[in-house]
Amino acid sequence: MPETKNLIAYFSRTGNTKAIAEMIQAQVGGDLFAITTKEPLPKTFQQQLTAAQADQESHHDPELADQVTDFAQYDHIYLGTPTWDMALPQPVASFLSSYDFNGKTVLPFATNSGFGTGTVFSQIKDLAKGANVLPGLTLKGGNESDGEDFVITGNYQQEVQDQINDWLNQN
Ligand SMILES: Cc1cc2nc3c(=O)[nH]c(=O)nc-3n(C[C@H](O)[C@H](O)[C@H](O)COP(=O)(O)O)c2cc1C
Repeated sequence: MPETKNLIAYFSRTGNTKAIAEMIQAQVGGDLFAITTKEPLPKTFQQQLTAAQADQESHHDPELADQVTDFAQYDHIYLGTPTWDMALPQPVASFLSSYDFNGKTVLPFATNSGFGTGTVFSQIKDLAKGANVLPGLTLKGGNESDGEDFVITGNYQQEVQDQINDWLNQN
């Protein structure tokens, strides 16, 4: 049987989802891809929240800075995202609209500051047309409004590693 090719794609503003993507890559192998926007993101949390809400409301898909090389080669797409306003950040919607997901297996993972993932996983399911979308992994990330940007360190990093391993074993 040919080897499964993994793409670990993630969107991350303050590094939590990125750290998790790197931990997943260390376990499963494959290529990492950072989803970034052509226009730089607003600097402060409040500016980002206002911009995110406006983009989500108008379903505006921002232009992305880079493209995955030969997306067709990948079988498993691990897709990481923060939760923004209890929903999917629009740059991740742009990513999902950019490629043909038919026949792919998508393994979504999402961070949040403690309020949960809202509609993130159902939106991924809707947008990854033709893909087999497996149950998502939810992890607590940072809380910028409390000045806690990055939290995947120390004991908590080990806890995250255990949750990643459990999820990978189940999928
Ligand atoms: C614009 C914005 C909106 C957010 N909305 C939510 C939310 O609705 N619920 C929640 O639990 N966390 C929310 N968060 C917190 C992020 O999901 C959390 O900090 C996440 O770990 C950030 O990931 P990152 O470090 O990879 O960017 C929001 C953060 C930002 C910047």
